[in-house]
Amino acid sequence: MNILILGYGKMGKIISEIAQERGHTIVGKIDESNINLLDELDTNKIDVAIEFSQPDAAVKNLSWAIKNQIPVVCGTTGWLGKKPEIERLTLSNGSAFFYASNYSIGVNMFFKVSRFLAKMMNDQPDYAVKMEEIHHTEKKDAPSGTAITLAEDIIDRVNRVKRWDLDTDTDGNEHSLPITAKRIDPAPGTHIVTYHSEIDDIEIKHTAHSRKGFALGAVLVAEWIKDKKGVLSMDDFLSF
Ligand SMILES: NC(=O)C1=CN([C@@H]2O[C@H](COP(=O)(O)OP(=O)(O)OC[C@H]3O[C@@H](n4cnc5c(N)ncnc54)[C@H](OP(=O)(O)O)[C@@H]3O)[C@@H](O)[C@H]2O)C=CC1
Ligand SMILES: O=C(O)C1=N[C@H](C(=O)O)C[C@H](O)C1
Repeated sequence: MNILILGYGKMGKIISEIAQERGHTIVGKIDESNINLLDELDTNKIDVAIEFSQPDAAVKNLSWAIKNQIPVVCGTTGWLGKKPEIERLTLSNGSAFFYASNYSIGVNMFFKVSRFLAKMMNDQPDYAVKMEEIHHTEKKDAPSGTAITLAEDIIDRVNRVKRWDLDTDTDGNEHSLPITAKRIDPAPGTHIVTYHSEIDDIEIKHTAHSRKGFALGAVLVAEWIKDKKGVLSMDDFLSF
């Protein structure tokens, strides 16, 4: 399969390595410095694009892929206000777009565990919920996309929790889910959800030991999406 890498930073580099190990060909590595190369590529020879760039670059890159009917797998976080626009563009162009805030299989299991716990906590008003995410200091967005997914899942299931708040002291406000974002090198990504009561704490935690899980997940999705159309997500891809 011929893969175009949109965003050749920490993630783009590991994705390229893993894709090549799995027998794929990288037909281009696009960065801010060589973005003009997009005009020179033979789009008919690209099977899938994988986009891990930065929040202010994602929409332009995704639009380019979608308009050229290249299925695109996106991992960039921090741009989600524009996601409905990208989804409409995908459908009107008959193309394929896949977004996940986290491509690691372990994190997607963690999402399921968190949803299950949240459902039970809806009937346990003595517990207050909070979250912490820890990432490397080069990360541009906060809270992480993964933390936002976890928070939205909790808000959907625990009726008393109405919103999340970043780095603010909302202690005692049962309607708020406070998220603390820490930036400590070299943390690839840690997420902790805590339910606290006077009697006890229940805590679930996922710690990534490297970026390999994110990158492998993105390549596996790229292999899967090649001949698909529409707006797709981990719920379509995963069998658990
Ligand atoms: N969904 C998931 O599972 C994961 C998502 N991520 C997300 O992926 C994104 C990238 O992470 P990471 O690789 O660590 O970040 P990096 O900062 O290491 O890499 C981003 C790259 O994008 C490049 N870039 C900037 N502008 C453009 C542009 N217009 N077109 C193409 N490339 C551009 C940068 O180039 P230059 O250096 O020249 O500015 C840089 O090389 C982040 O949003 C992060 O949150 C990260 C890990 C997992
Ligand atoms: O920027 C990162 O590094 C990561 N970003 C994603 C996020 O924002 O959730 C996924 C992972 O946690 C690493």
